[in-house]
Amino acid sequence: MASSHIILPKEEEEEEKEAAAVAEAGLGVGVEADHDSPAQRPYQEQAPGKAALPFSATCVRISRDSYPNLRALRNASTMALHDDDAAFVKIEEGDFGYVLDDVPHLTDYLPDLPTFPNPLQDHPAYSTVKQYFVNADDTVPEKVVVQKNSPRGVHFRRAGPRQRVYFESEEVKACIVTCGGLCPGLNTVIRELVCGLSHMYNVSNVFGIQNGYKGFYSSNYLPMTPKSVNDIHKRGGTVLGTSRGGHDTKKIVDNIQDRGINQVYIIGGDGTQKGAYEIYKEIRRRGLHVAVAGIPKTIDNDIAVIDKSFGFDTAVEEAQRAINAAHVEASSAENGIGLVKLMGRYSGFIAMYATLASRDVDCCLIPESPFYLEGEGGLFEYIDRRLKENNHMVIVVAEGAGQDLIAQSIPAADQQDASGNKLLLDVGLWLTHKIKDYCKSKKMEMTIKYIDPTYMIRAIPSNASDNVYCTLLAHSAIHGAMAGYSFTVGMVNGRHAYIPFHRVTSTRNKVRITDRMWARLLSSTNQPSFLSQKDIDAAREADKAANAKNQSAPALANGTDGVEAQKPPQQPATDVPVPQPARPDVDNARAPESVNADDAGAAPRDQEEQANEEAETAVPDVTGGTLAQAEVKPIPGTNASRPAAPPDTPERDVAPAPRTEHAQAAEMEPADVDIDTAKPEGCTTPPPPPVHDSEGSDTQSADGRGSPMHGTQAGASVMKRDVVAASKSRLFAFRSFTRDKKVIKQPAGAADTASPDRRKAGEACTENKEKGKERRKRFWK
Ligand SMILES: Nc1ncnc2c1ncn2[C@@H]1O[C@H](COP(=O)(O)OP(=O)(O)O)[C@@H](O)[C@H]1O
Ligand SMILES: O=P(O)(O)OC[C@H]1O[C@](O)(COP(=O)(O)O)[C@@H](O)[C@@H]1O
Repeated sequence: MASSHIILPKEEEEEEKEAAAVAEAGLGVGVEADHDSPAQRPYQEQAPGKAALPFSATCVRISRDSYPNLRALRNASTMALHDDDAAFVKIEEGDFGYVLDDVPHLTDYLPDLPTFPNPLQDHPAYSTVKQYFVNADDTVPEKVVVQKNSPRGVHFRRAGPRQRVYFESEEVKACIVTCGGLCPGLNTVIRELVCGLSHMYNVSNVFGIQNGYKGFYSSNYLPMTPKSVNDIHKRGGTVLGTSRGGHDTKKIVDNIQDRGINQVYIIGGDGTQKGAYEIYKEIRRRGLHVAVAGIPKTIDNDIAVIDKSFGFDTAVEEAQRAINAAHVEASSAENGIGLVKLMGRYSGFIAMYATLASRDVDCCLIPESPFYLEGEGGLFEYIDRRLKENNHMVIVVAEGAGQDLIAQSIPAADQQDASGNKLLLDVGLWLTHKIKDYCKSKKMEMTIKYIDPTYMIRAIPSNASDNVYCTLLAHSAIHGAMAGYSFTVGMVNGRHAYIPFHRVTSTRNKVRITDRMWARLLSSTNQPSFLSQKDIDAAREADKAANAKNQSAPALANGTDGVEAQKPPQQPATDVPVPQPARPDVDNARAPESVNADDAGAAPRDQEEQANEEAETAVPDVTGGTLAQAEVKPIPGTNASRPAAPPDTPERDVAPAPRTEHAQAAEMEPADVDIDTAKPEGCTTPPPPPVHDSEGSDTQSADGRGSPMHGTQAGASVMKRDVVAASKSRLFAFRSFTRDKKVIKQPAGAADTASPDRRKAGEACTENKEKGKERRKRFWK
């Protein structure tokens, strides 16, 4: 029978005994909680008579990954909470008004627990807490509109008070297209779109467009039924066929119009989503009654904003087979080297995760982390060392890694595929030859086996977890389209969200080599960071300059009230991630990479207002039920405005709350809303907030994924120097932070060298902990 052990602080031992006694009586939780025991009541029932926490408090208590947006978090910050609850919540506020939810640590609850330094913290690539969020305003889709003969221009279609679905089942004529490269899960998404439309909305007119965008105007449309797609998820590839190139907006929309299509489901990567946006804009320009739903696909996992793309899990899993083979080959030979090339044109996520998952890999090379071959700290030196130590080694290289190095030795004209993507040179083959030549020059006997499993990985069907993900994405797309919106779907911070097209196409996700995930990788492979002394010296200089600049920088974006947020979207000048130079203070050690201006300047509001907004903006789980939050006028203080969530929907699956002037306008009498005045022409949503840090930065999720919400904007090439600078700054900042933390913890009378601000912060922290302890004691009583 399952049981769990709950550890309580020493001073609570007495009460723990009491609590155990209470638990025995079926009223509370004891030290040994027997989950299977019928005597155990659910958590909510454990403290009968205890007043419910205010809504905002509940909000901040849920996992930090499920915060809908920073403004909500801020509004729910300690200021809005009762003292007791405030002590329970670990929220810190930084210099410029941003709010951080710190990483929970056992010492928060057990202050006397002996702790050991985190081995990663001295790693140059280690950085501390990150906050990753999506603003509610960033998740607003565009409602399908109809042209009305009114002097005031375009209006929302008038919806009846109970109308949640924009399209009637029988009027829907949907089509599905897949574009770009293959990816595990394409067939699953197609299947779930067809079956979902049919089973959930009784839609029977669904067509497949063959061979990508060009199929809109050059092939017949394939009728699709649940029966015809029943088994396709067990196959790799796409039953519809795919292609690159061939996007002709005018021809595509002409065909959509001529054939009376009113829902277009577009599955593809960032190029495809750009194409979807063009189609959407043209549809809107023509005033057509058509919803466009994008479902982002990329095996490389480099699509911006979303947590993860479908097929990525499968790819990482399948890559293990190639790595295992390489390991077997390498370890069975004298001085054996196994070299595996994995996909990743611009981002090394597959290589990084496959390496971390395998533990057999000695070196992982990705596009984001430049490397060099010869000299001290170079790849050859490391190979020498590994072979001496271990007699064999495994190298994983992402296909986009080292392209600049190859270009130096193999001059090749810039070639592009039909979509305009740069064609890459084969880094695996090139590296194999380079390593062979090096060993030959050293008269070293060795064997190298090069494995390129890339297309084998891409062609397999999706695994179980990706199948589920594909299903949720497809259902999410269906609900949004049926409600009349155009958008890209995706999981953001663990929630299914509707994202404006331009958000996912304006930049790419990259592995951040100053993030802890990359630090974990380096510490697991023990490979060099490929940073030279020159780099480090340069970094030191850059560090000094950055600190000086930061000290003279004015406070950022307070009280923006949307002024900053109205700036046009920031287009990154490059895809290269440029980390933010750190300031050597406590807050910086924990600062998010960037903060939305809107969020930073948001004034705290009272709880009722907050709760009302939450009620207004909450929408049901997109995996079930329908979505029409913009059409339903909320009744403050009640749940009446919320469309009923499906019975099995967990709370955390509720989509982030869309709320823009459009959503607000839709809550008014629809006929009175003039879209042209509500929003600039051609703009689907309010422009994204500005990036606060002039150096350029992006946000990053807890799992190490970057978010392009606040796009990068640095030079045109990989700025190794800046990367080093940032790594080192972070390290210094973190050290100074931990040092001060220790000082704060010193007993009275001991030398206190912390700055007054930090000491104050430390005292506040201790005070909060004390309050927390008191609160827990009262709770158990
Ligand atoms: N900027 C763009 N505008 C319109 N269509 C585009 C754009 N970029 C790519 N496409 C189209 O999207 C499709 C897929 O693009 P591609 O880059 O090959 O793959 P992916 O979507 O996987 O990135 C192609 O048909 C291409 O013509
Ligand atoms: O050989 P193809 O079909 O052009 O595909 C190769 C590329 O496809 C990818 O899998 C990415 O595909 P997308 O751009 O379609 O997402 C890359 O990893 C790889 O460089």
